[in-house]
Amino acid sequence: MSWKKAVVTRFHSNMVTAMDIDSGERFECMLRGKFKQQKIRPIVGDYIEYSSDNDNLKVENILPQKNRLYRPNIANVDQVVLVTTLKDPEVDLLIVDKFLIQAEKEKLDVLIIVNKVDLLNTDEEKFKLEKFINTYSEMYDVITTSKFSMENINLIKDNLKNKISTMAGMSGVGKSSLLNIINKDLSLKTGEISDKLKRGKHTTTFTELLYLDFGGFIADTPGFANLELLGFDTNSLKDFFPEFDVLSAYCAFSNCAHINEPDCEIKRCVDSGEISKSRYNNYLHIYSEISKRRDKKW
Ligand SMILES: Nc1nc2c(ncn2[C@@H]2O[C@H](COP(=O)(O)OP(=O)(O)OP(=O)(O)O)[C@@H](O)[C@H]2O)c(=O)[nH]1
Ligand SMILES: [Zn+2]
Repeated sequence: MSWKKAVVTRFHSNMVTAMDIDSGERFECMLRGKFKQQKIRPIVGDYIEYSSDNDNLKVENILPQKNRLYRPNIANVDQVVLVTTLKDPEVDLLIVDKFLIQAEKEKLDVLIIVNKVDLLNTDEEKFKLEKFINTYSEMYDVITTSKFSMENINLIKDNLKNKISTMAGMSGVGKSSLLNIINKDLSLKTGEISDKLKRGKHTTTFTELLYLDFGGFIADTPGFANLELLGFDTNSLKDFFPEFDVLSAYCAFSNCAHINEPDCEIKRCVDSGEISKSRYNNYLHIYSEISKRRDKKW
């Protein structure tokens, strides 16, 4: 009897809820005793192989993970979706950059969604948006949207399609609203999702992968402290600013930290406007935060 492949969408003590990769069928599946003996547990996002003997479904094998996050506890993440806003709330770009360096460290693809663009109406606000897009679209996909104009919703769906995504963003930026818009056609699951979202607001119980009706999964635990902020040191911090990468080859010193060293290409590019001043200032800020730590780790 051949095994079939599924993705784990929810975890219980001795069984998992999973979705068959080919048929899209959802089911509960028992863990074989060997996993308990070996102290191995599949987590959400794990790809498994299962056998079906009549109605008796059993997890037979857990396939190797592409990657693993701990907050939320999820495997095989294809991308993180960072939702941010420039007004109500005006999210500090330092927070955006801290998030991005974590994603870089985990080597995760990032999609940045700038939400609530309906609120940006003055020239100054429009300029701010333009500057944000110019800065970040050099390195990441940036999509603007609003629950009122519904702009780019299909583009967002395209970007989520057939991937395992996890969402992050400060409180109030509209993550839940966006998820509800994206899942609106899922009449069967809307209630389920909003329950989950309500629950997610108050507790950090367990992660569940929500199935998107156009294909793909998204973790149901929006929140900002989604990724670990550990393991950074002053030496490696610069590696997580992708815009420094190629240019730093032109610094006089091969181990240039781009701070006080003479003949630094990065500083030259900041002065000429080729590298964003705000990104560079945030680099300095984070660098000094790490330096002040006794253990020099973040
Ligand atoms: N003007 C405007 N308001 C929006 C938009 N999207 C969401 N909001 C409002 O912003 C507020 C916060 O939205 P939520 O979806 O709860 O935000 P959240 O990111 O899930 O917040 P947390 O659950 O606290 O993490 C609500 O009052 C929404 O109605 C938008 O595109 N434009
Ligand atoms: Zn340099």
